[in-house]
Amino acid sequence: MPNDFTATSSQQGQSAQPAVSVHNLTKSFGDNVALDQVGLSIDSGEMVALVGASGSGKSTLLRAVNGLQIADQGRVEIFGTSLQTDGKLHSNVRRLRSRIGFIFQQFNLVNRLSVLENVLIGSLSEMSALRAGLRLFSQEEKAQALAALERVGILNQAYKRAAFLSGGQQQRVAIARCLMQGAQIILADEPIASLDPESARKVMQLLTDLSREQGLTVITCLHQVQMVRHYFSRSIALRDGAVHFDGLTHDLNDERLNHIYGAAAEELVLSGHAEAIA
Ligand SMILES: Nc1ncnc2c1ncn2[C@@H]1O[C@H](COP(=O)(O)OP(=O)(O)OP(=O)(O)O)[C@@H](O)[C@H]1O
Repeated sequence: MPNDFTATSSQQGQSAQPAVSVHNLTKSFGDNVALDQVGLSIDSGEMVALVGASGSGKSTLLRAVNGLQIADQGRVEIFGTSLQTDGKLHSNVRRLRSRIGFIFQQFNLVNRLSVLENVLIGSLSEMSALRAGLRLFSQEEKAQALAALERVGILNQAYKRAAFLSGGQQQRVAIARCLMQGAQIILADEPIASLDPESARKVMQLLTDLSREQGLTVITCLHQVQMVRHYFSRSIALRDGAVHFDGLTHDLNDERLNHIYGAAAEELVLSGHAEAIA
């Protein structure tokens, strides 16, 4: 299993292909165009913020990248292999998905299970249905899950029920589950929206460290512009489903933000956990 949590990207066998490339991706819900000919390429090990006003298509794009959302047209490739093309998932979608972890705003843990069991679930795609049903995990798998918990800094919580952890701790369990899965790409949809400023900072710092140490590719939807400016050198902004900006976050100045967010821009720049990173 590839779960040495200190491995470099080359040790993980990542290819020279972009981690994620999206070509001409279009998705409508009825008359509502959620994605409008989106194109982008994200290299292995890059950490990219996906920004834009509510309804601009960020979640739809993230979900399309791992095939949870099937687009109408266009193509998504993971490390150079097609995951979906023109409204059809490729037959290798499960294999490609195993390389992609997904983190949600509300953590998506199983509250009645222990923290350790929640992390072990990350290895389920490699287990038989019977073993999954009986929750029979090997000693090696348990050791890997404990190592993942140690890496995210909550080893001492391993045997608590997930429901008893704070929001920041729960989000770190979700990240540990991605590590257990052997994910090389993490898609994070508003991962800090439910957290207090200090927990938000710790989660963002953890994702940054993992990206640097292990060559993890991290694509994160965020509304907190201060956080975007602090943690991400590259930002991609969507407006009405189309890529409106793709470049250095440094160049995402207030004028551009005004254009991307409209009336909400000033509020976004001034708020959003600024106190935690000042
Ligand atoms: N399952 C769906 N059925 C119908 N419309 C949808 C569905 N999913 C998304 N949409 C619409 O597609 C557009 C893009 O939605 P999406 O959730 O991707 O935006 P977003 O940028 O992630 O917004 P937010 O920041 O509020 O999460 C919106 O107009 C939304 O209403």
